[in-house]
Amino acid sequence: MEKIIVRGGKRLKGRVKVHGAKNAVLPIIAASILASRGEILIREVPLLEDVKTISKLLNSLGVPAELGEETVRINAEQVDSTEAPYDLVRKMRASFLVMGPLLARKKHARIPLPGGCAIGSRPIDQHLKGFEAMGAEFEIGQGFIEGRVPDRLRGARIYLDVASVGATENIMMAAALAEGRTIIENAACEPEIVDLANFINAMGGNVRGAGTDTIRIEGVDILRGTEYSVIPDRIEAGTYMVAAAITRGEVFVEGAITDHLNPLIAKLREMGVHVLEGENGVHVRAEGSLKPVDVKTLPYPGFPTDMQSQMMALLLTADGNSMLTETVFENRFMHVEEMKRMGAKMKIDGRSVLIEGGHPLSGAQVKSTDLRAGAALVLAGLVAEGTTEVTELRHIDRGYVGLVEKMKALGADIERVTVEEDAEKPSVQHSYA
Ligand SMILES: CC(=O)N[C@H]1[C@@H](OP(=O)(O)OP(=O)(O)OC[C@H]2O[C@@H](n3ccc(=O)[nH]c3=O)[C@H](O)[C@@H]2O)O[C@H](CO)[C@@H](O)[C@@H]1O
Ligand SMILES: C=C(OP(=O)(O)O)C(=O)O
Repeated sequence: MEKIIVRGGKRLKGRVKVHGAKNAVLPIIAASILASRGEILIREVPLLEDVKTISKLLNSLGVPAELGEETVRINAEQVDSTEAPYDLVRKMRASFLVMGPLLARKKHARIPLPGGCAIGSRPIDQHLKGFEAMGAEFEIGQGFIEGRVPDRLRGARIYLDVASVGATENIMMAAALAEGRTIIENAACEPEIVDLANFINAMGGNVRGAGTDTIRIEGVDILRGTEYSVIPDRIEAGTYMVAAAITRGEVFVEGAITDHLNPLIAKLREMGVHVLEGENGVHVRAEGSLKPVDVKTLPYPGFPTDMQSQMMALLLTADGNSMLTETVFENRFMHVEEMKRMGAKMKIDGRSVLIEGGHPLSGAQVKSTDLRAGAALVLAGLVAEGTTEVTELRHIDRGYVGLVEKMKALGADIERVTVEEDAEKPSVQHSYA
């Protein structure tokens, strides 16, 4: 079993560089299936477990996707299979993003139903509604969803009932090769949607309006290989910004695009954290007591749900009570019980948590319940008295490259160890680049 061991009490100081965005690179790799001519080279690729999974998924479709040092090289001139293996899809919900590209390119896809996960039921009805409006037909059985396009996908006007990131991406990818114009209304506006649109356009597509709630896509007959660099990960950046604030430290987060981080920056400033927006990153400094604030997660440009648990850890160190409300996912408070094991005083009331700040945290054995929860427990461990041991690291590995190494370089007392289930002493194992 692997664990992250953190001994709290160090003030983080220094500079940390952000990797490419997980939530941008996953749809971009899926969209590569659309390019029937030439090769694709994607740069600034974070070598995360999720990236390995989606690359394997492409390989299983007969599309070579070769990982290099922060790159992926993909050749989708041939797509041999339209069936996604269960073993890969169950690891990662973003696997469902191959549905749109396969329907557009091959008029058929058979994908295991992604199912629920630790943060909620996560339905796919909005994806399907969009594909159906474009002429696809679906059958569900034996845990699979099978889509067929009798002729060619046709452009359509699609209003999303919820501004779903995945549905917007999936429909955008399908529409890129459809006949005619597709208009997505109430589209998600996340920076990762803009990055995907830019990538589709770099392949020769015609997507306009990404980043607003109305996206127009003129379908084209063919998309071609290209070179493309992925945007920096705003959630990884935010996690290190919180690491600086929670330890009352001083950190320059290199590569962070501050425009993508406005809601977090606003909340940190409201708490009394000094945030200085620079050209190539953001400088964060905190000292002494911080004010409590209320936070509500919302689709972009609101406060990101993927920063909710990290913010919760920070609010535990504020001087007074804060209210944190989760509106994006129905069940994203699994980390609350783990944090309580560390002495956190919190009370869940429906979709909100009342956080009593200012009580000292103490080290404990805790487990990651999803990837951001895992990061949040590490953050809590940085300020807890004594030693915190975080397990279930597979979650953290889905979304953070070198979390331990980066924190250590900033001065944290942290290590990743492998322990035999019944061994008395852990042996230190250096992980991940
Ligand atoms: C790989 C990736 O990019 N993951 C991100 C993406 O997930 P993902 O794309 O799965 O998230 P969505 O934006 O689709 O989900 C938002 C809400 O919409 C609901 N919904 C979604 C689709 C649908 O067909 N029907 C429906 O009701 C979901 O249950 C959820 O309550 O956006 C989330 C919200 O910012 C982030 O937390 C995830 O990190
Ligand atoms: C919830 C997340 O990712 P996913 O949608 O891939 O589960 C996340 O990145 O925090």
